[in-house]
Amino acid sequence: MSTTVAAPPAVRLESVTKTYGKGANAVRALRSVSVDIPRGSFTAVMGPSGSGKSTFLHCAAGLDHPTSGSVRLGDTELAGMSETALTKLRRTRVGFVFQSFNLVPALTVTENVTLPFRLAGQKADKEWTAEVLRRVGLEQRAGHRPSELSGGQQQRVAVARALVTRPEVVFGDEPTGALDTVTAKEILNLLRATVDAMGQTVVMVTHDPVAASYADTVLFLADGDIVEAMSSPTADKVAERMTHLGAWS
Ligand SMILES: Nc1ncnc2c1ncn2[C@@H]1O[C@H](COP(=O)(O)OP(=O)(O)OP(=O)(O)O)[C@@H](O)[C@H]1O
Repeated sequence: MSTTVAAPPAVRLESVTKTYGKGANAVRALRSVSVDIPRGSFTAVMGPSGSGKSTFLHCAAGLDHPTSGSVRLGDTELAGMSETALTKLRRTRVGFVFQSFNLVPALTVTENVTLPFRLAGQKADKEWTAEVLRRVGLEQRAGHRPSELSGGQQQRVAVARALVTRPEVVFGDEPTGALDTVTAKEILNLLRATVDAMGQTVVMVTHDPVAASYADTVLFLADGDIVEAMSSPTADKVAERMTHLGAWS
């Protein structure tokens, strides 16, 4: 008789707390957060200002150490890892897309996209790089510099750079925060397509209920706790939940 062992979730947080500062000045940014992020899913993280969204993302992505609890990327426990090991893990196993694109102005699109390989001292796979550029719709722009591209195109470069290492999870910190509505939708459709067509796992912090509606699940944070996981979100349902959390009062 064979037994199948279920694959672990892409990310698992168990009883994660994060406290900034000490004594009377201590701020409990995460209180006791436990959640599984399934592989091949698109998760949005929402909540009022100061509810712990960035802290959650940073702990889940290995950018910051939790005060207590366990964070696993696949089978790998991040808590207690050395800074060097975390840096390597961030370069090879996760991808990031930030609000501010974070491209290197002097480098071409291709050079920006393949930067993670160069930083790791590895050769980029040319065919895969071309394929990723094609998927984000930039195959005609490979030799251009960021200043020659629109904001939406620059964010596509950032998405391509996040995907090129075939990461287990792509983390987005307000990836559409600097874009107009139409361009934001293009980027959200692109992220959605990476989940649907490539089986990518995406976790994105956003303030925008429309952006959150592209996700499979929206996690709502309030005062450092996950207070709801909403599946099949719509912009209206998300906005209503945010209003109940006092986000826009
Ligand atoms: N480095 C820090 N030192 C002290 N307190 C911090 C630090 N970073 C965050 N905090 C506090 O932790 C809490 C959660 O912050 P966090 O940035 O995670 O919230 P957020 O939901 O992302 O907020 P926003 O939507 O405003 O970006 C807040 O009370 C914040 O002031």
